[in-house]
Amino acid sequence: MTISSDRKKVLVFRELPPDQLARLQARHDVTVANPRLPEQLPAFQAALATAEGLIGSSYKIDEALLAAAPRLKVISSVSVGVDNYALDALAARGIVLCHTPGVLTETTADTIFSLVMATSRRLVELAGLVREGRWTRNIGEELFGWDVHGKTLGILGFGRIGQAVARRAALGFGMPVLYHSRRPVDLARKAPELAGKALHTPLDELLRHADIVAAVLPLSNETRGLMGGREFGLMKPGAIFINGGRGATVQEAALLDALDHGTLRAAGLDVFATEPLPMDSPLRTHPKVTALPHIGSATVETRYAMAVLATTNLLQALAGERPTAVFEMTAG
Ligand SMILES: NC(=O)c1ccc[n+]([C@@H]2O[C@H](COP(=O)([O-])OP(=O)(O)OC[C@H]3O[C@@H](n4cnc5c(N)ncnc54)[C@H](O)[C@@H]3O)[C@@H](O)[C@H]2O)c1
Ligand SMILES: O=C(O)[C@H](O)CO
Repeated sequence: MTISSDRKKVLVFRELPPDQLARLQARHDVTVANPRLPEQLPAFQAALATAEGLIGSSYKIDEALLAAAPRLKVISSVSVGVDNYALDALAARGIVLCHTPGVLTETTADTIFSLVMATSRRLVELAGLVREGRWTRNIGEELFGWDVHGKTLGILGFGRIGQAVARRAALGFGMPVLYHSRRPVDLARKAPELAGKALHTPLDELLRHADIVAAVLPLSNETRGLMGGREFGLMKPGAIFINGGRGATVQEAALLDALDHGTLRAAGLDVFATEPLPMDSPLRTHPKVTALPHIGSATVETRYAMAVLATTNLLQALAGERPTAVFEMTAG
């Protein structure tokens, strides 16, 4: 990467905390334009023509958009997931892609475990009973929940977040953990606290044995639609499905079918194939679904930490240094 140290054109395509924006403005010529707002789209498109650095998230940066940015050297995503970026086109042009791994791991694992608790213990449904003035006598068996402690948790995607979910489950709730990932993790060396408590398991076997299945997979050509009718059909009768990775790793029609006509007890979803979730999606109001508006990392502390890391990554790349968190195109 050869980028000299003079002022560069930077395009910020999502709001940054004021102090992080000021860090960028002190070193570079910054345009802030949110392409999701129709009134700011022309400014975004105009700035693309000269931008050397982009920073933002939750917007598709496809090949056509990259073609309109001929001077682009680096994209700094305020996210760990990189499915919004045309990776092949970036690699072909030698454009550096940075992201925010690690700083959101524990918060996202908290969110995923919240969905495990909420679905098993029917928290949202039963809180609604109180809020709506329908708690008029002790609840009966038809509204009882399902224990979480001691249940077997199957985790799809056993990277940073998957392992953080496993720690909560195995160490906090006494849950045996099965995990599915591309390859087994050397737990004795990388996560000794989980050694003997989390077992690498082929996908079908995991689905047959887990009481609760939690997906934390990145979206790629390999994982798109990974959970379909066959996979939901393999799940244990009465099992729960959680998705905290990416929506499109699940075939939503198959999930609905498993909830309506299969034996799935409930689903807890933070991510959807289309976001925001369309008003006509049956998942929005389904009685067995706890749906969240993609809040895995959405705490004050963590969103700030993500913005700081993304800003640092961009400043480093524009100064010709190796950024703290580069997404390795060949990594898996
Ligand atoms: N809900 C949210 O707000 C939120 C927040 C952060 C991250 N995420 C999502 O979670 C994903 C994981 O984040 P991470 O930091 O744990 O990433 P990571 O790279 O540390 O872990 C990814 C894991 O998925 C596995 N994997 C990849 N492809 C696979 C395949 N085809 N089959 C089986 N396993 C496969 C990898 O082996 C690895 O274990 C992100 O890519 C992002 O999409 C969502
Ligand atoms: O990938 C991520 O970082 C989260 O989904 C937030 O966008």
